[in-house]
Amino acid sequence: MFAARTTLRATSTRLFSTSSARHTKVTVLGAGGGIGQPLSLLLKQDPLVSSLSLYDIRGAPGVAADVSHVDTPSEVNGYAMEHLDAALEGTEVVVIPAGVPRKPGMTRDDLFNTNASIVRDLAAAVARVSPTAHILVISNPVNSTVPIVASTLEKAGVFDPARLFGVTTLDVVRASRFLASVTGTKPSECDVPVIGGHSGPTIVPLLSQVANSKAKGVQGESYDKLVYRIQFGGDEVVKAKDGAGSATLSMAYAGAKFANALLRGLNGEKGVVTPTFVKSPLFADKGIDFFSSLVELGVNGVEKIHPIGALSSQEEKLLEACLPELKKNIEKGKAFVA
Ligand SMILES: NC(=O)C1=CN([C@@H]2O[C@H](COP(=O)(O)OP(=O)(O)OC[C@H]3O[C@@H](n4cnc5c(N)ncnc54)[C@H](O)[C@@H]3O)[C@@H](O)[C@H]2O)C=CC1
Ligand SMILES: O=C([O-])CC(=O)C(=O)O
Repeated sequence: MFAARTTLRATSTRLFSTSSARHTKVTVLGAGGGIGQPLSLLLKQDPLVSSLSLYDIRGAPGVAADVSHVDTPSEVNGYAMEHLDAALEGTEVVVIPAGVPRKPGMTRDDLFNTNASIVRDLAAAVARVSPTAHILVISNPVNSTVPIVASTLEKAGVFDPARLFGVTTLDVVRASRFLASVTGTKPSECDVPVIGGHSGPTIVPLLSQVANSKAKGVQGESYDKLVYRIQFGGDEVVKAKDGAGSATLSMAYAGAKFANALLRGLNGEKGVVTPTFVKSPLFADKGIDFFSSLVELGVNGVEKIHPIGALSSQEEKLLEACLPELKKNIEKGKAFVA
């Protein structure tokens, strides 16, 4: 399961790789939930995690007891509601999947009213207890929850843009899987940069930048269908689960994959590059100061934000549709904390 590093792009189909020995305490906030439980299990298997701290307002000690029996070296501790500070003590990486998921007919933005305050309060606790931790935000709507975390940290005087990440890896995982199906190739040959944000039209897959020559052959109606499926893959799962929630297993996989990429970067591995939603200068002149693009991860977190590169005319149009919606979502998040 754990292979030595052979690829630099964190978006390879390998879940974990390790090239170094520094180990890290990781805390999951929302560990009792649909994502939190399998994510905790996967993090228990990551050789770069030495200590796993599981917190939820319900059920985390039970999840921790269960996961702790897995025969990997990391230690696991579970924390009940009143022990949030203890869960965060000394942690270097905090992953946040706390909050409610969608039901059919809802948009991610419909989750704002419930999840905004959950995420703000958790961010305030991180600011107080572990202000230098790297924070990975999974809770939706990501386009707004990441600015909420940033503004909360800013208010507390501890915001470092190099240490805050919106997890958009599921879009990258889906793009790779769906493109492989359409082209009859392997997902490992379909490394798709996905830029923008994490909801419908703000998700912009750059299929023209895929090295696999078969990707260039996806044109016309097949191209439109593929882009739609990448943008609205979340809806597919929400519909199929029929009221029981949204993607949990594929999201846990994606969350563990991004966490491993970050840990490799923190460990000094060079060339770990993957899309993630961060404070970004790329469209700051248009008033959009958070954006997902290929980001190099390093010992301090965000090492380098790559330019988006050349776009096809179709991708230019997708980007045009993304930006106003993304701007609105970001402003809503900021206004909530202000
Ligand atoms: N970024 C992405 O690509 C994706 C994001 N999501 C989002 O992830 C979030 C979680 O989804 P699920 O795990 O399916 O939901 P869930 O309802 O199964 O689990 C959420 C967990 O959060 C906990 N929680 C609520 N308030 C909390 C607080 N203040 N502190 C700690 N824990 C708290 C709940 O007790 C519950 O265990 C949702 O907002 C969902 O939309 C889901 C899939 C993909
Ligand atoms: O669709 C949702 O609500 C959950 C999510 O973000 C995804 O699956 O991409």
